[in-house]
Amino acid sequence: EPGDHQAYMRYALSLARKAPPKPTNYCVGAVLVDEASNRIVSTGYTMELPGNTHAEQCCLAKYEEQQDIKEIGPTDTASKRLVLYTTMEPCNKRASGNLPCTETILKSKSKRNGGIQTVYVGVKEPEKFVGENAGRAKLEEAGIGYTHVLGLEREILAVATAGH
Ligand SMILES: Nc1nc(=O)c(N)c(NC[C@H](O)[C@H](O)[C@H](O)COP(=O)(O)O)[nH]1
Ligand SMILES: [Zn+2]
Repeated sequence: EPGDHQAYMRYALSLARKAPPKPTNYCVGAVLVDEASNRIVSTGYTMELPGNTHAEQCCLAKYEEQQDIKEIGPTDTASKRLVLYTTMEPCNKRASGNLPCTETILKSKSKRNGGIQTVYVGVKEPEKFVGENAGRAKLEEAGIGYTHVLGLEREILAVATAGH
């Protein structure tokens, strides 16, 4: 339901506002949702975790940490359908040389619950740092959906480029 997508993307944007503006990256927010239960299972924003970290990277690292800690109980057997909302599309190349989030998302396919099924993005990455972001094709080739959630582009870019 488009309304839900916008609501989750708007929440991701509220997280992006917490990122410390920097001239060398974008301020992004990410929300991991279990579509089977319509619950938020993790969140992240740029630089939330120590180091030069991306929103999606933080969101997924926190989720993995949570999964490793949680006792495997009856609730864990319920099948999840994980989807990732991110205000800017996952990076496919980073000027720092760090692991791109597209790779991290692809690796999630081999994890419990079959990893991330769909990525919902607010905007494509501008070509300022690394040229055109070609991550969409890689995600779709791996069977991961890529859906652009319309309507928040102007606000998302204003927050993303706050440090520029
Ligand atoms: N989707 C996304 N989430 C983020 O949290 C973030 N900061 C970017 N930014 C993409 C941009 O291409 C990289 O920030 C630069 O290429 C510099 O790379 P580093 O961030 O220093 O590794 N993109
Ligand atoms: Zn990234």
